[in-house]
Amino acid sequence: MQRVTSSTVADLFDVAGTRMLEQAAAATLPPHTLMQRAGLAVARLAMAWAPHARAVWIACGPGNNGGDGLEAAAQLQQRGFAPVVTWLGDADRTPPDARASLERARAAGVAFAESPPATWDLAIDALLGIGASRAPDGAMARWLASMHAGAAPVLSVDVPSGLDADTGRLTADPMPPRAHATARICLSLLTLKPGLFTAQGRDAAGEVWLDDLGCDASGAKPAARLAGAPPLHARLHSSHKGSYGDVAIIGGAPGMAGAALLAASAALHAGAGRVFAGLLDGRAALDASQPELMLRDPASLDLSQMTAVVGCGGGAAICALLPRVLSTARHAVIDADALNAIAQDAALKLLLEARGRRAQPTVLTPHPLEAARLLDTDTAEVQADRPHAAQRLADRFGSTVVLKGSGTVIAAPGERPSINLSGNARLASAGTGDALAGMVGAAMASGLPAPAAAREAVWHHGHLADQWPADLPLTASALARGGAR
Ligand SMILES: NC(=O)C1=CN([C@@H]2O[C@H](COP(=O)(O)OP(=O)(O)OC[C@H]3O[C@@H](n4cnc5c(N)ncnc54)[C@H](OP(=O)(O)O)[C@@H]3O)[C@@H](O)[C@H]2O)[C@@H](O)CC1
Ligand SMILES: Nc1ncnc2c1ncn2[C@@H]1O[C@H](COP(=O)(O)OP(=O)(O)O)[C@@H](O)[C@H]1O
Ligand SMILES: [K+]
Repeated sequence: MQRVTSSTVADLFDVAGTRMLEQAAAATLPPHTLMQRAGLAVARLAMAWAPHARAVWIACGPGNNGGDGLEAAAQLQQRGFAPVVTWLGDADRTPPDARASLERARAAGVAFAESPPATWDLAIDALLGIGASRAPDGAMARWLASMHAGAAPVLSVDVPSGLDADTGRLTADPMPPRAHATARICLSLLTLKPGLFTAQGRDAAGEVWLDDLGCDASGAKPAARLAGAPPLHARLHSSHKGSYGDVAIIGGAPGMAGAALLAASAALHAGAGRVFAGLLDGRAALDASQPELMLRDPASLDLSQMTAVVGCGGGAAICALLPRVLSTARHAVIDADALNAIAQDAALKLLLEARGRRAQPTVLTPHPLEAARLLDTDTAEVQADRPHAAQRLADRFGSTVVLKGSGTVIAAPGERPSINLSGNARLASAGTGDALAGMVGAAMASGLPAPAAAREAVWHHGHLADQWPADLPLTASALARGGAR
């Protein structure tokens, strides 16, 4: 059993891939072995996580997820706990594995009840797993609501019931936030699923653990992956500023120079060799506290050997500069208003596609609304399947795509998408995206391929937020300055 952290490197399997693995594993094992292992793993995690829990409520659904809960109930009962099971199954329609576990729970003397106990110290959600086919309703919906509204911790078996395991979309009502992040825990069985880590999945699941049930997934085809912590890059003694590349920040229209300066500061602190600020606001002055930045007229910059970070605070004026950036920049990071300009302009879309065909490294860094505009859809559709939306954008424009938000997805043509687990909602403040664009620019300028540059910068950006002292406000300018590594 393994706890998943922001540093964990792991493959993620969708429901179809998990089912194939389950069938392959079950074919080599005596009947009911997987469910016994699953139930034992749930019981062990429950005992380790809530060792003092006296009243344990296990809510079991009609399928094999419920079977895991029944098996866990039998195991807990045998270890001196006294769980109360509420089971929504119908004896005639229960799948064979779950029926065997039902018999074991009964034989162990587990108490069954029609409705939840009056109070509980730990709730185990074994209502729905990867077989969820619609939004919970009736008793199931009521039990889920009271489980998540209660003060006691919740352990979800395999996936939180009501969460789409492939996408992280909640089909149940949004779960209320919890005072403590550790008050929700999820034991994913056999495989890790993408939906646990993006969209609403992170809030619903809480801390995620994996038990592979003794099965080897190495031959199977994952749907996505957790890229985990990037490698450390040592700097050679013989290197010089030219080794780490030039970054040109192009943006900062009148009234929005701050966004471009945030990106410039972030690129500098993330290790770029030289950073040029090409501000669209000709009257804007550089911050005297950052004399390393070089102010330039954007039209004067020769981008052919540079990494251009374009769009931060760009306003409508960025439109006129985009044809030259898209045609000439050696590497490009396209953010904010530059993305919006491209979304509205067929000629710019063609230029971006042409960059992709020429294999000129490009990273797009949309938040969900910007991604929706580029895909000609709405935010809800993007958020309903973030890995798929990021992959569509990557394939459409031949670019690496960073789809921002909780569980940032990084996609590139011909690669499996990866999901980043560093970062938290303290990043939800103006300008943190500009800082990220600058960090991606620095990583590309150092010579990393676009997908690796995107993954590494996104991880470091989030990691800074995770390490941020609780009593210090997280501002974008401080985040940008903390980008040194
Ligand atoms: N077999 C094994 O040994 C192993 C199995 N494992 C475990 O099995 C889980 C998958 O089991 P599963 O395929 O039975 O699906 P599961 O998630 O229980 O749901 C299907 C049932 O729920 C019902 N249902 C669906 N939606 C509903 C709704 N909204 N409201 C009400 N009912 C709803 C659906 O009914 P139907 O749609 O057919 O009407 C059906 O009866 C997996 O997540 C893991 O925990 C692992 O431990 C590995 C070992
Ligand atoms: N709830 C959250 N959890 C994790 N990361 C978040 C969250 N909210 C925002 N972020 C991160 O903060 C940054 C915000 O970027 P963006 O939306 O472009 O904001 P801005 O335009 O103000 O800079 C992105 O890197 C995003 O992934
Ligand atoms: K569940």
